[in-house]
Amino acid sequence: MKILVLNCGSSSVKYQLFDMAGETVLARGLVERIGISGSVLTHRPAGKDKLVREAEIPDHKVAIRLCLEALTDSHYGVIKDYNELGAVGHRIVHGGTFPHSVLVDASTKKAIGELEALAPLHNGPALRGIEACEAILPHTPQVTVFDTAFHQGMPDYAYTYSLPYELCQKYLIRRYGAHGTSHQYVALRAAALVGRPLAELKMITCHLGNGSSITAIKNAKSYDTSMGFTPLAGLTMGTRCGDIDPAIVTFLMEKEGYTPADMDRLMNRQSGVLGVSGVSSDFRDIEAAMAAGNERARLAWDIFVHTAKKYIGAYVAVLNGLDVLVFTAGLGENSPEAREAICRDMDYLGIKIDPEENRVRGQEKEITAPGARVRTFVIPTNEELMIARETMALVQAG
Ligand SMILES: Nc1ncnc2c1ncn2[C@@H]1O[C@H](COP(=O)(O)OP(=O)(O)O)[C@@H](O)[C@H]1O
Ligand SMILES: CC(=O)OP(=O)(O)O
Ligand SMILES: [Mg+2]
Repeated sequence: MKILVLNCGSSSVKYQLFDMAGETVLARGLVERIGISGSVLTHRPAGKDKLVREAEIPDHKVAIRLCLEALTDSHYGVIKDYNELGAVGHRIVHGGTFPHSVLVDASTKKAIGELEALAPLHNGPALRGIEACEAILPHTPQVTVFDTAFHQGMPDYAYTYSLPYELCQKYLIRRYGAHGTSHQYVALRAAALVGRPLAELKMITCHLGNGSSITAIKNAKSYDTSMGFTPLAGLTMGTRCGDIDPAIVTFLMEKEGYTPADMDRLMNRQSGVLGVSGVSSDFRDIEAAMAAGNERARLAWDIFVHTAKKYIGAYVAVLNGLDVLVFTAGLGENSPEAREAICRDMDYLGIKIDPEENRVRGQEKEITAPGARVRTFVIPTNEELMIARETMALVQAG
């Protein structure tokens, strides 16, 4: 069966087309830097040259259309007809209390739509992806796989906010987390590389991309994670503020006359490294600006690194130790500078990386310094493979 997976990230759309017999990849592609200058589609059909279409890609709707067109492109396409697809799997960032993946029907779409307010950069684009596939493939099953599902097993003291209990019950306010499929994938890969069952390892997985989150894993389950009720919480991100004193929200609304929608936009789209640096939401631009001496780009970088260190330290404390540290996603996989800065001066915790091994970009590699107690890895995430497996299982179960 051929399964197409669509992964709508906040700054990107990624897709992979799998032949599930042998889990071979027929084509993979990426639209990146959506909405900022220099956006581009890269389509890589297995065994052929890559196709790159340089275009300003304003939004996820256009990005999804380009991805679907690339699959049937007369020169670089890998299928003649969309009917060759046996199923489509979608990554959904906010699944509320959905504990596992489901087949798409009207009620799933309604639930994802209702959660759009809690993941404004993600659930809307993912719904556009589902609708685009429904339009071209009305009879093909579609499956949604939720970022939140892996975190559903967190202990109550990790997911409960100290607000009035009844109010949290009424509105289902709790920590949901995100990037769960990615955290689980890299954790399983790391356990395989270490040669021990995941259940025996204390692990911290750092998913650092345009959206970033850090997860503590114990007994093969998410024990705590930095994203919260929404993917706005935790680390400083491309355009998201991450953790701030909640009093700042009401303070600014009062001082500036902001509406809830204004505040939501400010914190989700105008903050983070973009807001601090005034340069860009993309860490490649931040690194270049820093190298050119831009002080606000340096400040944005330092805030990001400092916050990441604080989460790692906190999670070592609640795990009572650490066996494995993993870096993944756009920045975590591709920036030796970010990994070096985050791991610097963490030898007290047993974390030390080897500068030579750490040169790696986009490849699976252990980067532990000789003698360090904690084993540190770079592991490219593969949310799409996890989603394809889930999609296949659900479609076969009927
Ligand atoms: N080579 C690189 N060097 C530094 N940072 C990078 C590099 N490639 C990607 N990034 C960072 O990773 C981000 C994309 O991360 P990714 O996880 O793919 O995106 P998304 O959060 O949209 O899923 C970019 O916005 C950029 O900040
Ligand atoms: C949840 C989230 O921020 O996802 P992404 O990093 O793919 O935008
Ligand atoms: Mg992503």
